[in-house]
Amino acid sequence: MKFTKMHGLGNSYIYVNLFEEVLEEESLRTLAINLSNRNTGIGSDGLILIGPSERADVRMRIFNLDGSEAKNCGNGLRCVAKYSFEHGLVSAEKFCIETLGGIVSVTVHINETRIVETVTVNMGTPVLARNAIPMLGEGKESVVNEEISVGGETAWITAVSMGNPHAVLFVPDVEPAPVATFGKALSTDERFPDGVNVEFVEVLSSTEYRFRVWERGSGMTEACGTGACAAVVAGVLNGHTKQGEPVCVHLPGGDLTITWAVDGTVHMQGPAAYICTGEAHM
Ligand SMILES: N[C@@H](CCC[C@H](N)C(=O)O)C(=O)O
Repeated sequence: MKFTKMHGLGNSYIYVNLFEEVLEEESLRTLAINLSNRNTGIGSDGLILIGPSERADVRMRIFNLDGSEAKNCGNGLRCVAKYSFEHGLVSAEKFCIETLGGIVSVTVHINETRIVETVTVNMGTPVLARNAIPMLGEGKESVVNEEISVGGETAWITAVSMGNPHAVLFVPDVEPAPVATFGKALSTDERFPDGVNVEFVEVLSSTEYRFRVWERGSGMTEACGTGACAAVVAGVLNGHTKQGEPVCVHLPGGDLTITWAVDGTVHMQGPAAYICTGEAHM
């Protein structure tokens, strides 16, 4: 099976082009686990499939490192956009990608040799209703700065779905934040029936955040595009940023620019890069 390994700010996935390769549906979860293994596989945060779509120009499916399938992946969308444009799967600089969470519109920004340097994704409208996150509980309809205790520790979370679920915690300093302990525990807490991605966010100013993440199904990663979008939506909901104001989010792997536009849609701009191509025997 031919593969391409790509990353968006260090969030790396194995990409398989289903316009050329045929994979069995039943094998996909195991394939994601095996390919992602850093000792016996290629090593990645998961597997992303790029294939034909009946509703958009291409279709993306994403499987986390543990084999679970997610409905959306921001860093993956930028890589799929770069791959699709540079491999001639699409010819326009603006096109649509189908995900399990819906159809998104992407714009590639190219240089004079038609290489994609950055990608802007219109991530659509965030979902804030508690039952749509989904999150259990009797509190208000949307979850904004709500107290939650896990393993004897208390935090205040804002819940946002970008097609996939996120719990955002604002902290005074992101460096010592308990990503691998509290973040990990919250990601599988029973109040989130589908699990949740957990983002720790430090507000440096209304237009600049620092960010660390524990991803559902993949653990601590260098970046999470949907998580950065959720962080800015949560920032607006908590009064840290004005809606319409672009925010530079510093992730461990680099920076993304995120805007929750006044029309309600969230826009993400950032890079995408190749690591290598090869043939997997798994
Ligand atoms: N890294 C991704 C998100 C991948 C899926 C996530 N772990 C989930 O299970 O929802 C991103 O860049 O958005």
